[in-house]
Amino acid sequence: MRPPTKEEFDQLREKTLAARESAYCPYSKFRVGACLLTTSGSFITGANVENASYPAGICAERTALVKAITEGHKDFVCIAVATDINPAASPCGICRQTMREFCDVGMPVYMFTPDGKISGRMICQSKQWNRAAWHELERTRLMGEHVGAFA
Ligand SMILES: O=c1ccn([C@H]2C[C@H](O)[C@@H](CO)O2)c(=O)[nH]1
Ligand SMILES: [Zn+2]
Repeated sequence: MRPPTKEEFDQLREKTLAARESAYCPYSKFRVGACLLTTSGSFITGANVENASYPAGICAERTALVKAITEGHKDFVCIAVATDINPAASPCGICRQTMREFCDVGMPVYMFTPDGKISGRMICQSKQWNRAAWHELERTRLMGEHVGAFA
């Protein structure tokens, strides 16, 4: 596992924020964009796609993950999510569970505010969501550890 480079991180932020534009969210009017970075350097974006039957909708994070998995990607550096609100939203339980299926326990989950600041980071620590110890870790103040000087 490796952290994103500065260049990757800058691109991740740009693509995550831009991915919100692909959201189909006529019911909630809550746009969400996500972007996965693979270890080979591919960026895979996702957005939420809703349905009149609400549970049939899918979140941005899972859209990105499902795209990645079905395109053959297996190894991921990080995932990021952005909405139009500040502080940023954090991934729901189903998305966390899906991340846990396909991503390393320590993989960073970045949450960007609309102006591109990191609002938080979460790391999954348990295989099963119902027993998970997910920590919404340090807020902006302590974000330096993983993304270094370029956060
Ligand atoms: O982290 C999140 C939180 C919410 N949503 C979507 C689900 C639904 O379409 C809308 C409102 O919850 O936002 C995401 O895609 N990701
Ligand atoms: Zn979700």
